[in-house]
Amino acid sequence: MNRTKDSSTSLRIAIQKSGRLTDKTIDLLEGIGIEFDNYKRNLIVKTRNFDVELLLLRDDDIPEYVQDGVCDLGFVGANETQETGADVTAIRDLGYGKCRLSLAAPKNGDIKKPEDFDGKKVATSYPNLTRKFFESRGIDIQIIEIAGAVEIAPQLEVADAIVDLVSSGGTLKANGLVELNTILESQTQLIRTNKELSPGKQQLIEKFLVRMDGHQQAAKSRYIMMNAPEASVEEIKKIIPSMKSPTVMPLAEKDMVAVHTVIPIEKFWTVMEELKAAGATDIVMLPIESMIM
Ligand SMILES: Nc1ncnc2c1ncn2[C@@H]1O[C@H](COP(=O)(O)OP(=O)(O)OP(=O)(O)O)[C@@H](O)[C@H]1O
Ligand SMILES: O=P(O)(O)OC[C@H]1O[C@H](OP(=O)(O)OP(=O)(O)O)[C@H](O)[C@@H]1O
Ligand SMILES: [Mg+2]
Repeated sequence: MNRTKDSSTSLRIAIQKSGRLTDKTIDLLEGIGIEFDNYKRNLIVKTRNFDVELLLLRDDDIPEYVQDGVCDLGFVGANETQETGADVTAIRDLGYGKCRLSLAAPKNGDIKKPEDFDGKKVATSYPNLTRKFFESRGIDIQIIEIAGAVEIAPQLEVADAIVDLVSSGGTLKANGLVELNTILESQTQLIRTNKELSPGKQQLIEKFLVRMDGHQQAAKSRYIMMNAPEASVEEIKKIIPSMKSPTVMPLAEKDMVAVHTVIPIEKFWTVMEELKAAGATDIVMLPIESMIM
């Protein structure tokens, strides 16, 4: 591992300049209270209230910038990190930009499984992952490297099949292709450099992660409030899988209470019917900005 001492304290974070990851990454940074402007016009953006600057890059370049320590952190798809083979550590999976790198071939052709690729031309923007996949299976292919619109290569007879990113499968279908095998499942990750950082930067990363984790946890949780007869509270407590014991407050109406708690979003709809059956009324669900545990 190539380690150099780093004495600066300002964190530098790489994000995609313009593309599928940009809006969600900007929303995430703004959601953890980092303030900046003009990210559309500048390649380096200073933030106002956190010792961080943002570098706006093409997503393909992010893993290597982080590897080399030009940036300390980066927001990028696992597909790019794996393709470049960069020496970085993925420290968080962020749950957006979900897609997979897959083999696909013409619907009515004779390529149905990886072995059928032997001796064929395969168009892809992911030559390294593609080569590794086929080499490890002893299948001999010719890679045709294409930067974009890979799905049209078979129609143009530039290639027999492709390896490309798939999400809904709509692009494959529109081009008469069928998905065969998945090479890699991908999502956006926060990666960090493996170079040694100054104690100041290390502390900044920890502060940044506390905010990020609070934001991610909050995104998965909802604050719920309901009114209920006091006599139902024990039953309601059993139904609600809350992190801590719920807040129970008396209401103006005799023998009635308000119950407040936090629940995982996916539980809300399943417990709601049970809460109503237990006597809860006026159930309100609210989003949470952040949760620092
Ligand atoms: N269909 C998809 N659904 C979900 N995520 C996707 C999809 N396609 C790509 N991604 C993810 O989004 C990332 C960025 O995709 P985008 O199409 O913006 O890349 P790009 O055209 O290579 O951009 P750049 O100009 O920055 O190089 C991909 O590397 C991948 O991680
Ligand atoms: O399965 P789907 O939901 O149809 O998504 C797959 C498509 O999305 C990506 O391209 P993108 O739209 O980002 O365009 P690009 O290749 O020009 O970057 C990817 O390269 C596929 O072409
Ligand atoms: Mg790119």
